Amino acid sequence: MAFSRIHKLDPPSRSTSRKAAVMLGSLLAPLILLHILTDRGTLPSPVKASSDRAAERTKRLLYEWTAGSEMMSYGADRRTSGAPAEERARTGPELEEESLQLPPPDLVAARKVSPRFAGKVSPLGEGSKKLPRALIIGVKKGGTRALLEFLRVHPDVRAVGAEPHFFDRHYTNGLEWYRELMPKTLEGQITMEKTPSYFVTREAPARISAMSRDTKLIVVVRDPVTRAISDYTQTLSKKPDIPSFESLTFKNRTTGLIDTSWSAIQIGIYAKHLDNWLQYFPMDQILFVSGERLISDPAGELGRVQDFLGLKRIITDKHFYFNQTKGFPCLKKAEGSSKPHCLGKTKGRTHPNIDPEVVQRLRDFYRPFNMKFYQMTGRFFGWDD
Ligand SMILES: Nc1ncnc2c1ncn2[C@@H]1O[C@H](COP(=O)(O)OS(=O)(=O)O)[C@@H](OP(=O)(O)O)[C@H]1O
Repeated sequence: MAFSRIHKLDPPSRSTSRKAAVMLGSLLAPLILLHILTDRGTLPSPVKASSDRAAERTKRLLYEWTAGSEMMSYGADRRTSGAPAEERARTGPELEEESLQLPPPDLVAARKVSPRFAGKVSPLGEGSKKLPRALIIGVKKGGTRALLEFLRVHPDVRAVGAEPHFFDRHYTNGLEWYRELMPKTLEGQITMEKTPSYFVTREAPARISAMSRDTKLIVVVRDPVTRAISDYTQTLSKKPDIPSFESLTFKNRTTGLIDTSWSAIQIGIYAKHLDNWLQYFPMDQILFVSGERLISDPAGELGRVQDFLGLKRIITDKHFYFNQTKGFPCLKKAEGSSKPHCLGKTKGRTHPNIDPEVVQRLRDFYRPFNMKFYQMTGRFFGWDD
């Protein structure tokens, strides 16, 4: 080995080695101390035992995280393991966004979290973890992942990559647990997360308001009929044996009675869900992003979102290109990378062909709810043309 040969030929004197060791030690000591103080959080503290427990719980939950949105019935979780096949198909899978890379729990515990998961990490781990000031609360299959990925390009946005599901599934873990999941932010940076099931969780508005009444809320909405088909397509990809979309849509196909208890249908009654949020938040604290325009004009929608969040308009047309193979806009450079980035294969799935009569029946069903929604939001989304 070249290195050992040099040693043999020209061994350093003992005093030279000692001097070098002392110099190296004095250089490394402050860095190690800084690392301990800023990154590991091992300062003696009376709350250490409980924060250790919280870290343990975080570790465990990261394993359990589905990183996706569950098909939750409004106000009631209808998932039952012993439910018949059709019922399980209706309530949908526990897991989603399976392509999202979660770091192994030991890395999370050591805070060596990949930049993709934790957002922009400064080399010295400066900043502190804060509760989110803005949330993408829905809707499932609306384009929430695309919006978050695009927003993360902004230097003043730091976001959790996975879906924390705090305000629906893990609320009893407490706000400290939630805060611990957040990436560190510097002064002026906004902490964000996205969990699309919040929009249809009855308790979420009160819980979020209890965290902070000033929380900014973003909802990506999409034509409820296409959204329902997208939702069904996702379930089908995991459970190919489920009944057809057409049969799940109706309580009674002959009478044409729609099954509004099927979460794929129910999530799309946006006006009804929004009503619940308006009991706790004023309209000007909620931004509605068009899922359709997020695809046809991502920079335009991102402009509105940046304004809403009080951010400088940094994300512009220059950040996107249309990927013909994917059929969607992609980022020229992903956050923390110099490479182009499209969303994974679970985004932009091919939908099955649905009987046009059933589609029309659903259009008729949603029309009055859509009209109400346009009226409430003051924005015409054009789903009923
Ligand atoms: N840029 C880009 N690339 C890929 N996909 C895009 C993009 N913008 C929006 N979309 C649409 O996002 C749909 C998935 O929505 P969500 O990310 O909200 O889904 S989830 O609820 O988190 O599972 C997904 O739905 P499907 O097409 O049905 O798969 C896409 O249509």
